[in-house]
Amino acid sequence: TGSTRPQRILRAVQKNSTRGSPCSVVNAIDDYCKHKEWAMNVGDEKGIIVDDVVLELKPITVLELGTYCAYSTVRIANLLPPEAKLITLEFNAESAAIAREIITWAGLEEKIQLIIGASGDWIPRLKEEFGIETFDLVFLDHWKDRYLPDTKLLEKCGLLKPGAVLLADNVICPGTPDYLDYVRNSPRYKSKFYRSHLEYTQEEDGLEHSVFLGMAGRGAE
Ligand SMILES: O=C(NC/C=C/[C@H]1O[C@@H](Sc2ccncc2)[C@H](O)[C@@H]1O)c1cc([N+](=O)[O-])cc(O)c1O
Ligand SMILES: [Mg+2]
Repeated sequence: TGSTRPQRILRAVQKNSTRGSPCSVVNAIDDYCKHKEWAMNVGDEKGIIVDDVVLELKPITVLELGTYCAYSTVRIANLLPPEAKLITLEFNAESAAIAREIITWAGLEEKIQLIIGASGDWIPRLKEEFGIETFDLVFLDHWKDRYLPDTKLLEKCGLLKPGAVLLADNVICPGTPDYLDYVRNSPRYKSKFYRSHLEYTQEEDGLEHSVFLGMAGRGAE
């Protein structure tokens, strides 16, 4: 019974990064996935776009859908203001266990709440169970066919306020056509596309940045 890819990523982090240094954790994962074994982290190229969005928005409450090995979790949490919190939802218990180790290694466990479960089950419970009012930023990077239903669920649960940003990975590859169609054509969103490449490859990909304007879709006339 060999190791899993997440286990090999954790080993690379422990071998090639410094405890308590989120930047070195991010670099260690990028190096491993660039030179040893591809993995579905948002990666260094798209990661710079994520960084810019976070630094510009200065979000206080962040939701991440799809933790995997916590690459983007660590990358985002590292840039948040001191009082900010990030909640990340992960369905797979094995990935979540590795993610927890990487979050702790990076020294970010105070900023990050990792929940094991499905976004569809947990989104309706976040207000009640975690005292969340609304999210300033949502990073979508989980199952691509869940982007649209989970966005509608966030709206329905009143978890988005006007000005909230949805940042979605992989809108080209693997692609999220129904989600793109929705955020680009709904009066509830002002959407723009950041062209980039699939992590660690030359394939076309990009991030969709969508600002929630409010349910009536009045927002900025
Ligand atoms: O499939 C991709 N991502 C799906 C990610 C899924 C992650 O989120 C949960 S699912 C879940 C479900 C519900 N709630 C929370 C988590 C899985 O256990 C996994 O850890 C993907 C694929 C490629 N690619 O090139 O093939 C590139 C990428 O950047 C990708 O993100
Ligand atoms: Mg992705």
